Amino acid sequence: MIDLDDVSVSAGEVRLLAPISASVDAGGALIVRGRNGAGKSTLLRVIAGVRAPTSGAVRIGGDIVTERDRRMRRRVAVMIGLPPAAPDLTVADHVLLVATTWEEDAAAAAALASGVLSELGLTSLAERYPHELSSGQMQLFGLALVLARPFEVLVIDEPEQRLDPEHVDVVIRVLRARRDRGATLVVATHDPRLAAGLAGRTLWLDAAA
Ligand SMILES: Nc1ncnc2c1ncn2[C@@H]1O[C@H](COP(=O)(O)OP(=O)(O)OP(=O)(O)O)[C@@H](O)[C@H]1O
Repeated sequence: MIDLDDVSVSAGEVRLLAPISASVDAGGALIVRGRNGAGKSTLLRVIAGVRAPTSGAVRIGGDIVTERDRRMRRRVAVMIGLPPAAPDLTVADHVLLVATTWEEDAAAAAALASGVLSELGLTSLAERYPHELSSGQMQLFGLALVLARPFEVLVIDEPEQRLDPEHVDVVIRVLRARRDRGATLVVATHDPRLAAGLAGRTLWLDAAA
């Protein structure tokens, strides 16, 4: 499903990601581990198509990844950092906006949006504005946005950030559920519990420089 063929990233003389090859089958999970600065976020950006590799290639379902291709965008959902939020839209408005962008049937979009909010325990916060959320709640909000759209591949950088242990469990459950439905996961994490909970294949990165 995802093939990384000798992928590396440099910026001038600086090496952000040392050459790496790996593959993950459809419905599998690739857990990206490594110390600060090892290149995890860089690798995820390359898999997401938002950064071109300096060498090598990333293929998803045999196709070279490019973010400009809408068919590819539909297949790959990405959360690297928190998404921007519109100050005048509520949590529910945001999630519904994403769902209706991709889902033509309004009732199906509404059901998807409310289902995602419920799964992440955000229903009681649905009418809040983004600035009225705590940092952990913002993290869950960001996850809700990425889950409220279709994907075959879900790329998430450190989903455990800002979350207490109970909410890390919620995230493990939610991501496992997506995998059970056939999605392929690529997750960078520093949390051994999250890594174990996703039960995927671990790719350890060494610091590039
Ligand atoms: N634009 C850039 N120019 C030069 N070096 C960069 C740039 N962006 C990142 N780096 C460097 O590339 C390396 C990899 O960074 P990256 O963010 O991918 O690491 P990471 O494994 O995700 O780290 P962390 O665990 O801290 O999130 C780091 O040494 C970083 O300083």
